[in-house]
Amino acid sequence: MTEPLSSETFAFSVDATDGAARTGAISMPRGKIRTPAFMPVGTAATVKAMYPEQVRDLGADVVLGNTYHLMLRPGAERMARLGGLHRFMRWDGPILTDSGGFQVMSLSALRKLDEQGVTFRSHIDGTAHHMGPERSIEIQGLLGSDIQMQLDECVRLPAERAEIEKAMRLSLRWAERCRVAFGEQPGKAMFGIVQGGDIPDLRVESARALTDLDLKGYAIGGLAVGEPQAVMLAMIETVEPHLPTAKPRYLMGVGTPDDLMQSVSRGIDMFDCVMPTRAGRHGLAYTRHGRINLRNARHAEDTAPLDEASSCSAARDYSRAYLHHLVRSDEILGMMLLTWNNLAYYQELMAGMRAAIGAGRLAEFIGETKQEWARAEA
Ligand SMILES: CNc1nc2c(CCNC[C@]34C[C@H]5C[C@H](C[C@H](C5)C3)C4)c3nc(N)[nH]c(=O)c3cc2[nH]1
Repeated sequence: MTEPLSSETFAFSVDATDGAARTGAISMPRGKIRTPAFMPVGTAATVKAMYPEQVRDLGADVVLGNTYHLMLRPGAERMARLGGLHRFMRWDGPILTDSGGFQVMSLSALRKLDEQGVTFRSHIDGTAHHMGPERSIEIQGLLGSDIQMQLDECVRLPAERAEIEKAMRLSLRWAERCRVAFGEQPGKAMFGIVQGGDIPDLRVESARALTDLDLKGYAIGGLAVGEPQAVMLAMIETVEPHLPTAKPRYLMGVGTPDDLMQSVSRGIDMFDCVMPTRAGRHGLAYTRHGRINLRNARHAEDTAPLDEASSCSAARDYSRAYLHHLVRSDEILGMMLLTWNNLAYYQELMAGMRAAIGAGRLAEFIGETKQEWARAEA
């Protein structure tokens, strides 16, 4: 792989396809994002339990920042005075930020949502806040975000058609307001977010209306909110034909390794999920042999590492007995090693899919990967 070259503008190239799957890269001033890409989550300006150098070394090209948390602490204007999120957290690659709406609706107390935006009380100090589409884009700009998300309304499933339709249309109006607020920022991008719940005609209407706005990229939102995987995959299949092939597709909040493989097969290019980092902090390891719970007593005297063939030291150089001891003792190093292992595994999986798509053998790669998991589970 030649050193990723940066570029003055935001450019997405598809280098190979395999069915609906694509592999390529997004070129931005701060670097290249190889796709399909998994984006580690940096909640409060940190990928929890990781040094930024480690995150880079394990193959992540882009991380997620967190508008909701950072606007409350340390504050968007203060972050700008401190030189922006890249300098603050020492991450010099691209950063993608969500718009904050999803979080307000899931985290803060006393919140309401209307045409003008979301009104809520901070879960940190109870102060009242209001954020509309324009302010969300302004905050993401103050943070220094390279890929900014529109403010939207994500409805949890199951839900009535009327509620899903209302939220989808509001999100479309907010997409237009965000596009105006974002303006022209060469080298940066604002993505729209397709809504519409589990209702195909609403999904298609949302995708088409957003495509008409000619945005730099398109997220599929309103999924991974409690629906079965089959429903999530059906909605991807419904939306995909109505999104431009030359623009990146980002499936928000997804997912498990199987979710990633199934979604890449259906044309998704970018993912974010707290799963690998959160699971790592709870003693769960994702490996080529499947998922392993290191709390389980069966590991107490197992001198084998998680994966002797891994390029990651956390997977190759530490015994399961030691990891079991660290997890049982609630030792910080346990969280560090398992987070490191999990993010490395996710990046390994994405690199494997990128290569498989390039070789036209994604289906075989998925079959081999699932066979490995099954063998260990047995
Ligand atoms: C899990 N399922 C799911 N997530 C979703 C998210 C958040 C994506 N992750 C960003 C986020 C969210 C939290 C946790 C970390 C850091 C920061 C705060 C940004 C990732 C979503 N975000 C928006 N704007 N809209 C959605 O429809 C949506 C649907 C989701 N379905």
